[in-house]
Amino acid sequence: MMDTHIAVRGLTMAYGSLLIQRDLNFDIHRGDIFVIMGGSGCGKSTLLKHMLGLLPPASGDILYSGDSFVNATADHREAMRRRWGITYQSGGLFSAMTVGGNVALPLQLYTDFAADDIADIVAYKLALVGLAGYQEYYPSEISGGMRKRAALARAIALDPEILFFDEPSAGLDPISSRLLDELIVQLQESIGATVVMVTHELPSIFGIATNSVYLDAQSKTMIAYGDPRELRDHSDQPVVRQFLARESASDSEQAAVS
Ligand SMILES: Nc1ncnc2c1ncn2[C@@H]1O[C@H](COP(=O)(O)OP(=O)(O)OP(=O)(O)O)[C@@H](O)[C@H]1O
Repeated sequence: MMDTHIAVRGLTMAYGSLLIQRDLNFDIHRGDIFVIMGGSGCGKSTLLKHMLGLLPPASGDILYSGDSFVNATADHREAMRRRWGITYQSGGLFSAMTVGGNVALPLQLYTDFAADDIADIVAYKLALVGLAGYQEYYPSEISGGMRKRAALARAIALDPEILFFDEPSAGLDPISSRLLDELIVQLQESIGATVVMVTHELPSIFGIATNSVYLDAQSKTMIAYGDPRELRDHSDQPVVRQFLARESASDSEQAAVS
């Protein structure tokens, strides 16, 4: 049950001499929907980029299923990356390609499946995200929420073990963002992936997160780790309770719309 999937160990992150966060230590368990929280500019996206191997740590390591990412060979890193699905804040779809073309891309690049099989997988993945039949549409022809779901279909094309999201609901209205949250939970359950996301959206944090870490900009390290509901009620850090207590407003908004 508490099988560690991702272990962050003594991670210190800096841009040159500018320290962002130091000595981060936490585990993400298999099947978690794990949220990276914290105030603006504390280093949430920077942490995600370190987890994705896009930035080298100043010190420390990130282990995937017990294997060091930092010390891995280039080939081993590539093999680890293949098990990840990533969706970026902007969606990151290629605008000159159809939705179907976008979802097919990782399958064409990384598998030797025949074109017919790829078409079947694309149709299936689009159906999973509620976009059955949208293969021939271009990203500009569908709504923002649909683009996010198409990006998600692309991210799950290769049946990833880990799904990474940077602010998945950024720019969406509350209803679309709730639908996206529900979809993330459904996908997590159906493909059994571990989900790691950066978000400051309290409805998402309380609605779907199973565990979280709070990065503090002031002290430049993590000051809370655990179930966000527990942290809201019991964190010994006032700043964490305050951050999470914004929930009361969101709760009454949610109550009002449901
Ligand atoms: N490439 C870079 N070079 C130098 N400093 C950077 C770079 N990218 C980000 N920073 C700085 O690092 C700090 C952390 O940035 P980051 O984007 O990780 O924060 P964040 O918590 O994701 O912020 P937000 O919630 O506002 O998106 C910020 O002070 C930012 O200005």
